[in-house]
Amino acid sequence: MSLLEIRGLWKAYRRGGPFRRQPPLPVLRDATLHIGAGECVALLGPSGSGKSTLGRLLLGLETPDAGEVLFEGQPLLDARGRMRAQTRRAIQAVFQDPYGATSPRFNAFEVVAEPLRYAGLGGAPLRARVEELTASVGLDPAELGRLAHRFSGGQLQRLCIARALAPRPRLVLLDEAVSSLDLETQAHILRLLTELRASTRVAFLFITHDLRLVRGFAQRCYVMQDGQPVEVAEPFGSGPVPPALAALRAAVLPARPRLPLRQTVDA
Ligand SMILES: Nc1ncnc2c1ncn2[C@@H]1O[C@H](COP(=O)(O)OP(=O)(O)OP(=O)(O)O)[C@@H](O)[C@H]1O
Repeated sequence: MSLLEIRGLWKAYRRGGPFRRQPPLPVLRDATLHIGAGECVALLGPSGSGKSTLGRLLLGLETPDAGEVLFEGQPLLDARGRMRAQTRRAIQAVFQDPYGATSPRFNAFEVVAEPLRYAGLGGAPLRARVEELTASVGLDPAELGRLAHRFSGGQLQRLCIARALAPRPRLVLLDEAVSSLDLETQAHILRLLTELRASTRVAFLFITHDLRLVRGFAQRCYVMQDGQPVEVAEPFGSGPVPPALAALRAAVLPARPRLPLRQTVDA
């Protein structure tokens, strides 16, 4: 049994303004995908291809028009469209903008403690768990008193990862979670996530438009093509790939430009 299984999901959005009389915009068309326990699966696709829509459906933030999402073999939402508390804890998310995802009034301790307080933890056990989580993402627990928004983007994203791991989830959705960070910080965070996956057996769904980030990080890869995640066995191989992946490949800048920079500028 897969940890998460998506079967035949359809989702369309009503258009606004002068286009509201037109039929709804189909974003997901019969989308199917599965993630095993402890697996790291990438979902690639260009902007607007429906990656985040799929992510919101997995988090129960939206409901599909048709199809089903199963988590540990059970429907994600009950008949009234609500998620069980246990499932809510088991699926966490980290988004692109750590500043938008945290309150400017919170210090680092409060950011990480938030989900633990909801779960009823307090006092010394709460502090001990927050310190343990903070250390696990490579930050010094002595810094927990600092205001969250005084941290750098990379440090704050580490705190968001610690917060996501706090309820001991089985699956973490990483929606462009490293896309806004500089290259070195991206590499550090991807290494950290790989270590955390090995130590906690958590699964990741890694949503990104950046093909380079997937190599060496994800074990399996899907690419959004015409509203469907299409599994690609060898995204970096020389065999045929879906057009959406070919376009993402073509958009990756070469590591070594053919012309020296000066010559390019002069031209
Ligand atoms: N709530 C909404 N109402 C109307 N249209 C929406 C809504 N959410 C998303 N869309 C549209 O659905 C399409 C897919 O959006 P989505 O955010 O899922 O794409 P994406 O692949 O995650 O893109 P990006 O990488 O730019 O975030 C887009 O055309 C978007 O404008």
